[in-house]
Amino acid sequence: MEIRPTTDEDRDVFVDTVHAAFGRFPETPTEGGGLWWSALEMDRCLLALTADGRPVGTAGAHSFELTLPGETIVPVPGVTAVGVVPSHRRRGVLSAMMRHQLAGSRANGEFLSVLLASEATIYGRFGYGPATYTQELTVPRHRAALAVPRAPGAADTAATRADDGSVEVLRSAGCGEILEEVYDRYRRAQPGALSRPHRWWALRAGQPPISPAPRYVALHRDADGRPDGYASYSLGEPDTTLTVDEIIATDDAVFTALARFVLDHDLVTQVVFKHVPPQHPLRRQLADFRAGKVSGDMDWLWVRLLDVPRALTARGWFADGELVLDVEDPFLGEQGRHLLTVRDGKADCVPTDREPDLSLDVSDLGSVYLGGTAPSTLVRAGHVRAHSPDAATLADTLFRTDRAPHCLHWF
Ligand SMILES: CC(=O)SCCNC(=O)CCNC(=O)[C@H](O)C(C)(C)COP(=O)(O)OP(=O)(O)OC[C@H]1O[C@@H](n2cnc3c(N)ncnc32)[C@H](O)[C@@H]1OP(=O)(O)O
Repeated sequence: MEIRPTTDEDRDVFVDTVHAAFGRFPETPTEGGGLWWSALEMDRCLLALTADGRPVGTAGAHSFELTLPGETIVPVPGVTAVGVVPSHRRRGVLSAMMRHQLAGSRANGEFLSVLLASEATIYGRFGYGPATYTQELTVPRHRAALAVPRAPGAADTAATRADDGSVEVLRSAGCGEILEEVYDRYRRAQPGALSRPHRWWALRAGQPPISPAPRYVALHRDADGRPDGYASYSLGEPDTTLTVDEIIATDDAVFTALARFVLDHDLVTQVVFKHVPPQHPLRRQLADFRAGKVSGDMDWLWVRLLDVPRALTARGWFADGELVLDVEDPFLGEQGRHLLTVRDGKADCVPTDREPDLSLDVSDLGSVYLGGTAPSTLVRAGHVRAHSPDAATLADTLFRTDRAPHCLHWF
C-alpha cells in the first residue's frame, strides 16, 4: 500500500475514488456537485494505492481558520473527502491515511485538526472528539408569535431592542459578495466557526447560499444601511414549508429581526431553521415555548489536538485557576502530563510531575476544548477520570467560555 499526496492531475481519479467509497455516482455540475470538488486543495489531498497502482482510499483537507474562545483565530485543516472503496475496508487503509495526514498537519505547524464525521463511530480512535453541536428547529406558523421581552429596560439591550434596521429580499445568485463579507464578520466573533475562503464563494462551491441552488436571501441592514446579517431560505419543500439554511447575524437583535421576518412570511405553514445553536434564545423568545420543536440535534465540528500546550495556550480563558491534565493519545502513541495555569484570560501550560486532577483521552480534550462540552459530563459518562471530588467542578469552571461554540459551515 502506498500513500501519496496528489496534484491537480489527480483530481478526476481522486473524485472518482471518493464517489466509489460513498457508493455514489458523480453529481451533475448543474446540481453544484461538480463545483464543490473544484474547491479541493489537491496539494492537501492523499490517495492510497494498491501495490499495482489502483486507487482505493482518499483523504483531503481544506485550509480553514477556526475561531477559538476569546476570538483568537487559528489555521486548521478541515479534513474532508475521506473514503476507502468497499473492497478494501477494514484492512487499515484509513488508519494509514490518518497517520500520514496528522503528521503532515504537524509539519505545517497546525496544532488542531477539525472535521465533520459521516458516522460518529469512526474518528474517536484517531483522537477527534465532538466539540460543537447544532439543532434544527421547526416552528408552525400559527404558533410563531414572538413574546414581548419581559425584563425591565429590555427595550434598550442589544439583544431585544426594537429593530432600527431594514430587511431587503434578494437572490443568492446576485449578492454573494455581501454574504461573504457578513459571514466573515460573524465567524470572527463566533467561537467554533470556520472561515469560508473567498475561493469557495467565487467558485460557488459549497452548500446554499454558497452553491448555485436558487435561494432567497433576507438581507438585514443596520440603521446606517450597512449589511449586518442575512437569512438564506427556500420555500415549498415540502409544500408550504419555509426552510432556513442559515441565519448569519452579527448580534442577537439582528438574529431576532431575521427570525421575525421568516416567521411572518405569508403562504407558509411552518418554518424550519436548519442550524440553531443549542443554547440559542430563539425558543425562549416564542410566546408559546412549545411552539419551537427540536426536529434535529447533532454533533457538528469534531476537534483533534495535535499539540496540547499550544492548543491550550492559544484559546482565551474566562476564569483563573490551575489544573493538571494527564492526556493519553493512543493513536499517536503519546502521553503527557500538563500543568494548566490560567491568569487574567491567558493560560500557561507546562510539563509537570504533579498528581493529575483529570486523566483523559486526547479525543475527550477535543470535546471540551471549545467549551461546548462540560468536562463533568464526560466524567459522569465514565470517559474522563477525576482524581478528586472537586476536580470536575474546577475543570468545568476553567473550560467554560463566554459564548457557546457553534459551527454551521459544511465541508
Ligand atoms: C471527514 C469525512 O470525510 S467523513 C467520511 C468518512 N467516509 C465514509 O463514511 C465513506 C464510507 N466508509 C468508508 O469509506 C470506510 O469504511 C472508512 C473510511 C470509514 C473506514 O476505512 P477503513 O480503511 O475500513 O478503516 P480502517 O481499516 O483503517 O479501520 C480502523 C479501525 O476503525 C474501525 N472502523 C472503520 N470504519 C468504521 C465505521 N464506519 N464504524 C465503526 N468502526 C469503524 C475499524 O473496525 C478499525 O478498528 P480496529 O482498529 O479496532 O480493527
